[in-house]
Amino acid sequence: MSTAPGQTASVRGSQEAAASPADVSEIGSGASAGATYPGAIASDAATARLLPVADNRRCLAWATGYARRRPGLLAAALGAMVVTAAMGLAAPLATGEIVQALVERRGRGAAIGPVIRLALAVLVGALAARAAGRLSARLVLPAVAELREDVLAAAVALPVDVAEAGGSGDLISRVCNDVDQITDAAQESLADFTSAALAICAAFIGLAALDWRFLLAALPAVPIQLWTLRWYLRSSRPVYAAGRIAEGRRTESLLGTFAALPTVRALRLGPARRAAAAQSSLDAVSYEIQATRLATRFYGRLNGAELIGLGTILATAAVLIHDGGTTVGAATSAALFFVGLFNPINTVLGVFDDLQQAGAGIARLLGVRDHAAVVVPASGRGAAADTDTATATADTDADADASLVIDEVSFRYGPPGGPGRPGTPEAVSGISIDIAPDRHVAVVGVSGSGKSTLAGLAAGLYTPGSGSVTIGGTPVAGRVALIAQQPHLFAGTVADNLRLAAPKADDAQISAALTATGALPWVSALPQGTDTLIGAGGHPLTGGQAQHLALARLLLLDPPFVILDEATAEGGSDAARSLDAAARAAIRDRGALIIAHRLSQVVAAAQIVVLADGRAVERGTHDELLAADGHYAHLWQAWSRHRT
Ligand SMILES: Nc1ncnc2c1ncn2[C@@H]1O[C@H](COP(=O)(O)OP(=O)(O)OP(=O)(O)O)[C@@H](O)[C@H]1O
Repeated sequence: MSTAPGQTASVRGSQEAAASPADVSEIGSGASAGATYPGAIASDAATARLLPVADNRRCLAWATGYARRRPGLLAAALGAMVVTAAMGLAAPLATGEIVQALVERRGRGAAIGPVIRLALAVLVGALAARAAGRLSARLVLPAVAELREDVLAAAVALPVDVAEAGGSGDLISRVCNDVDQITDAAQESLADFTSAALAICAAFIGLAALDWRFLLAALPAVPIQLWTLRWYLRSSRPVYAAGRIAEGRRTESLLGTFAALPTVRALRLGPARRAAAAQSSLDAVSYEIQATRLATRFYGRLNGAELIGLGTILATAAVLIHDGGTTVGAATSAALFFVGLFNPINTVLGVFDDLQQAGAGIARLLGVRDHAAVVVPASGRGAAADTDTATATADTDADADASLVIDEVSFRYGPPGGPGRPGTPEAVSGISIDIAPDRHVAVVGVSGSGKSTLAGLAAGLYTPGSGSVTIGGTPVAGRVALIAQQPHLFAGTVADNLRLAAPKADDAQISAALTATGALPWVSALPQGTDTLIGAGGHPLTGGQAQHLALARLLLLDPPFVILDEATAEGGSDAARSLDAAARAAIRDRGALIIAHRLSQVVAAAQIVVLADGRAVERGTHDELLAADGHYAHLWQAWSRHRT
């Protein structure tokens, strides 16, 4: 009897659903990775490092807020569904009338009226169903698109350590799997659910209208169905929740391998990575199998409920007909009403599962969006022009004269917002640097002294464990650009890559940026000049050329502050000189924190800060530090010897 309309038993569960009251806890505190805000929950200890998930109330508020903005569309979609459901009653009623006419031997003419009414109802019902589908798609799909764009903007704006708290797999699985699931549910399940729920109401009203005793006879099936649904939701939630997490781990394991292909090949890690991927796949599949088993039992129990309900209706009909309490035609309509309930009930219960999973997806997406609203200041959200890793937006009037202030900043690698992994020493400890606009401060130190970590903190990529990084008193996120050691080039043309920083830049501005950084000669020599495809699968570029483009991109972005993290460390001597000149052009007239291996780059800095073991152990100008004959003087002597 029962089938599973649109039902798949894939495991896509909900972290939110898995959270029991005991393990629901608000995340951290403060305007950092561990910010607390209403509606945020962490699911359990195992997922404590994943991004937060919004609670049910927050999801409901989002959905009702969205629906309120489109009252006309909502009313029209619901109206079309009500008409569809009402027209669904026509077939059982017409069949009952025809049967009754046959029983009473009223002749063929008696069937003409019911047949015409049935044909009209089918036509109107089909038109209404079509309108309901289109209207609900127009209502719901833009909401999903809006949410996906918000989450993407939030993910780009979040500090890297926060966004990747649970590995990039968590974020990717939210933006891809969860969005797919919500889109599927929005396209089909939501409209199916609402139409089926209305059809059920219409059928019960029809049963009551025929004879209240038919309604009573249908009721014994209801508690069994409700109990079955309750059992299924309780049993399936933890399986779905664990399955969703296992899927995230599988994605993480595959992505980790692809991202580190050179290392995997160099160290022959292939078999180990394959084993790890196989294990994570096996985990995910085992949850899918469990979910399939549960779904099979679920539909089996529903079939039992329907058998009992139809049995009681037929028995009631037999008694009523025998006692003259009803006609054969009405009994036929009643039985058909009940049989007609099978599909809508199965649809409601079946797509309930899809909707539950879509709800979990919405909670996960809202979790990222809301988290960014707390962690990232408004200035850093939305506009996410990118250089290489960090983001920057144009200066505001309020910030025009403000310094970039790094105040007593400490950082330890580990879970964001947390105290760091036990036993992990601080990578950066109590460092303060004040960079006025137009001032250039250099940071030097031996390998592992904390320079890159400081660069990430100054750019707002990492969240300080203590202390703060601010411009004009507000967090820096979105206002400082970072040229990282290995600039990323996106698949696209040279011009596409540059326009990421300034989408409206014309050809003249692109050429000017390339000229200023000295990249124009070699870009012009590329097969199609600025239209040459670069990045993955495109024309290969050297590390120095990639840095040239990163510096040109910086010029187009024109941020108030820039962090150069060994941006010109690559390249041979001629290339190095050319990149030094490009870097000087890029930081002219803006505040800069320069992290460089070649000390020739830092001689002209207004201040040089020397790091050792994550602490600032010396600071001053080049001449002052040479005269002090300390760490810097020794670094300088070693570097000068190496250079000659
Ligand atoms: N992702 C990470 N997880 C854990 N520890 C890290 C991580 N990145 C850096 N560290 C540690 O933090 C400390 C500072 O590293 P950092 O890369 O900031 O130094 P650095 O001066 O930039 O070194 P280099 O010049 O070699 O790039 C080192 O002890 C390093 O091992």
